[in-house]
Amino acid sequence: MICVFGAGSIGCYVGGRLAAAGADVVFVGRRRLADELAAHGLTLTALHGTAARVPAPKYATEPEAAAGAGLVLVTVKSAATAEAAAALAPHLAPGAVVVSLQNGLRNAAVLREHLPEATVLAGSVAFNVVHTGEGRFHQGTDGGLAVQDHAALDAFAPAFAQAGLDLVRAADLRGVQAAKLLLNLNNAINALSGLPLKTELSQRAYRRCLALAQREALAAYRAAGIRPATTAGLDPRLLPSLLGLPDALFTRAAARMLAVDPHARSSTWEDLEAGRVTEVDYLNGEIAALAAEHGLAAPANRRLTELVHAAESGGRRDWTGPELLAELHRAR
Ligand SMILES: NC(=O)C1=CN([C@@H]2O[C@H](COP(=O)(O)OP(=O)(O)OC[C@H]3O[C@@H](n4cnc5c(N)ncnc54)[C@H](OP(=O)(O)O)[C@@H]3O)[C@@H](O)[C@H]2O)C=CC1
Ligand SMILES: CC(C)(CO)C(=O)C(=O)O
Repeated sequence: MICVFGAGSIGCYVGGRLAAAGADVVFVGRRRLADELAAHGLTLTALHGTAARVPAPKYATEPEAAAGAGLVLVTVKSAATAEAAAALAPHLAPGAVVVSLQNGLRNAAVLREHLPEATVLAGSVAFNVVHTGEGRFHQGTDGGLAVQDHAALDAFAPAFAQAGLDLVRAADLRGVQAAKLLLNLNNAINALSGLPLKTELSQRAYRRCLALAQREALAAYRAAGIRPATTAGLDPRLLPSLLGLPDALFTRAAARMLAVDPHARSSTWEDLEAGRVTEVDYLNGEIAALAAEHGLAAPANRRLTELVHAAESGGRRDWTGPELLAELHRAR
């Protein structure tokens, strides 16, 4: 059995694809989603046509439902990881494999601390998922899953293959996570813009905000000895220059980055929209902290973190690109 612990957007989508392909999947999450899925089932769609349906998903609200799972996919937001691990600990089967499918750099370490008996592996989800109501979850960008390689994954790899989920088993997941975090630095910018990802990334001023944040991250990574992995054939060190290109050139040079569903938004936008606390402390805030640890400044990431916290309490979410860029320059 596979358990998805903290089944929201990513958990329902990944677990739903596995269940639709025949895997025995139990979801653990909140009452509101349990009720929604009991009424509507799960419907999964994707940018390039994949569609799947799970009419009666097994969705529980108590952590006991994880008992007996050989594989647990943890998909809570970063701030909820420690609490989720503590809830899971008494029910985890001996020898279970726990995979963090979360953004950020530290979630697997938090899980390991609370689940010392389990095989805990870091993972990363490259694609975007938006919950559109009535049990529907839509994958709005291409991409697959990456997990730190371990022999214990052999037993579960066929279920992912069966579901058509691309599962890359990487020797160095820290590099993959660091590269993903470079992209997640855009989550804050996207949320503060109030625009869909495609519209926001099509505007140079927003991209220049992201380039500022990424340059700070790359400097912090260098100081910390972290080497972000090459993604889709692109050396991550080239990203800031690519983002700074004028719109017409960027559209041609970075077509893959704009291959996004026109309605897709970042998970940080989703959090603000739902009135939830965001993960910004684990994304832009992580870079500001890493930079500080190494005696570097990261004013753009620090300011983006502050602006998202302000937005959590009702602050602005309609920054134009030039306004946001000027604000980040002022912070330097
Ligand atoms: N959405 C996306 O497109 C992407 C997200 N990610 C990453 O994946 C991770 C999950 O994101 P996402 O799916 O969007 O998050 P969601 O908020 O949609 O889903 C997490 C769910 O877990 C629930 N939850 C929290 N704590 C517990 C608990 N102890 N027991 C049971 N349920 C719990 C939450 O409920 P409540 O809100 O009530 O606490 C929520 O429903 C994050 O790290 C995110 O950054 C990565 C790639 C893309
Ligand atoms: C896929 C991506 C980068 C989309 O913004 C994401 O990880 C998120 O929304 O959290």
